[in-house]
Amino acid sequence: MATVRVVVGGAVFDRGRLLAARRSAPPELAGRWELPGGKLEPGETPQEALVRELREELGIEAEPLERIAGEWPLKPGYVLQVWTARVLSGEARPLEDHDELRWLAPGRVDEVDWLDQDRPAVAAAARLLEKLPR
Ligand SMILES: Nc1nc2c([nH]c(=O)n2[C@H]2C[C@H](O)[C@@H](COP(=O)(O)OP(=O)(O)OP(=O)(O)O)O2)c(=O)[nH]1
Repeated sequence: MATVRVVVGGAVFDRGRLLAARRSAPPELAGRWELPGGKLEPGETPQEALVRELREELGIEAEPLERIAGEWPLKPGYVLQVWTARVLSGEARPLEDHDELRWLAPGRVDEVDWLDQDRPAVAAAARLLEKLPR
């Protein structure tokens, strides 16, 4: 049986906003917006992978909070799982894989062109964002 690899994405919240990251590669995904994250490495839990990826890609320390229910197919052999996370320290910068970041306020989450495969998780994250105390 072929194994399916997990890509973990972070619905990163800070000060009542959701972080969107614009991919700079590969060409078929470049220019579209995603939840930052990446592939699990052997032996890692999704939460560990998310903490590592957010550190590498954005230069922030983050704490995973809860999983958004569901799993979404990506390219063949990969699925996307999403955790909410909060920023513990650092200011997010597009260090790797992205060329722009945007913090989206509740009600403005649709203002970027999300990757199609991210849209259900983003919709769920947007509903959580609406409920956060402000
Ligand atoms: N990180 C992330 N990747 C996504 C999302 N949606 C989506 O289709 N993808 C795709 C893009 C890539 O083909 C794959 C994740 O690869 P990546 O390049 O971000 O992961 P990585 O940092 O572990 O990459 P690598 O250089 O080690 O291969 O999943 C998403 O919301 N977040």
